[in-house]
Amino acid sequence: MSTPRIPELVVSDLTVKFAGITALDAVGFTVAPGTIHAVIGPNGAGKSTCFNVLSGVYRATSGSVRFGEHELTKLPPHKIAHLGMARTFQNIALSKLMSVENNIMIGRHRLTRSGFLTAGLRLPLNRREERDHRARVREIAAFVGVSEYLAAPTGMLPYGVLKRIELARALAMEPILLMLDEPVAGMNGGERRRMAEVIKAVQEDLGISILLVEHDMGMVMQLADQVTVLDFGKRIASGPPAEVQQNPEVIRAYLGVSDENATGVSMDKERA
Ligand SMILES: Nc1ncnc2c1ncn2[C@@H]1O[C@H](COP(=O)(O)OP(=O)(O)OP(=O)(O)O)[C@@H](O)[C@H]1O
Repeated sequence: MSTPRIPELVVSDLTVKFAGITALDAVGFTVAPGTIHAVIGPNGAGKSTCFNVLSGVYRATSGSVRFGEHELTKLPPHKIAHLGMARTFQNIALSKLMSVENNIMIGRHRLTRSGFLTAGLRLPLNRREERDHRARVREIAAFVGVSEYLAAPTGMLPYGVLKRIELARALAMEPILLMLDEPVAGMNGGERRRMAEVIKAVQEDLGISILLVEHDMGMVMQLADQVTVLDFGKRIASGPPAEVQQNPEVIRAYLGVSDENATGVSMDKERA
């Protein structure tokens, strides 16, 4: 597969205020093309807010998010998706009644000429177009390891499989930047390992950029090229995972203890 041209994602001075709360305070980081960049931090640090601004769901109070030549902070979610940014959600957002194949097909919608969801007239061109899209859906299903479930109603499937179907639907948009919101939350060990393998394969085989919000530090250490750490809306550290994990301020943020008493840190802890 040829690697598409991937722009940098540059977040600068991003501030988001809700009534009385500064959820993000002048945060900046850059996702380099083809890398996995993790945003981590204790509960309430501002990770979801950041994700929601980047995907156009929340408006920034100030600051900028540039994806190549495009400024994203004024764009609605569908325009951001059209630039090749796809996201998954913390909670499963699939239709339980639809088959797995049709759930993944929804990701193709922005790429269809006829808009198959609304097309009433089934002309030969539409049928051919649909056949091509379904072939690509099957390839993507194989890539994330859900081929055997394609015809199954989605509601019956185990949680780990559902999370991979969500990833497949995001990949079906042929993104150049994939945003994953806690992709292994609530999974058991086996499911986590499987998801980590798929995420690594996305980076290696598709060459696209990945922005990851994640609590599981094992996962972040294993996958991320760069990590940005948020605490109470501020960026407190950034760098390669091994470096960030030893940063005294990061240890303090996660454990609430002085760095003399802390050696390394398990960052899946919630703020007390
Ligand atoms: N829509 C909103 N309205 C008001 N306050 C909000 C809203 N969304 C988030 N906040 C507040 O902004 C702060 C950051 O929340 P956010 O959900 O971004 O943190 P988080 O790091 O994603 O936390 P978690 O790990 O628990 O998901 C919190 O104080 C939260 O209560």
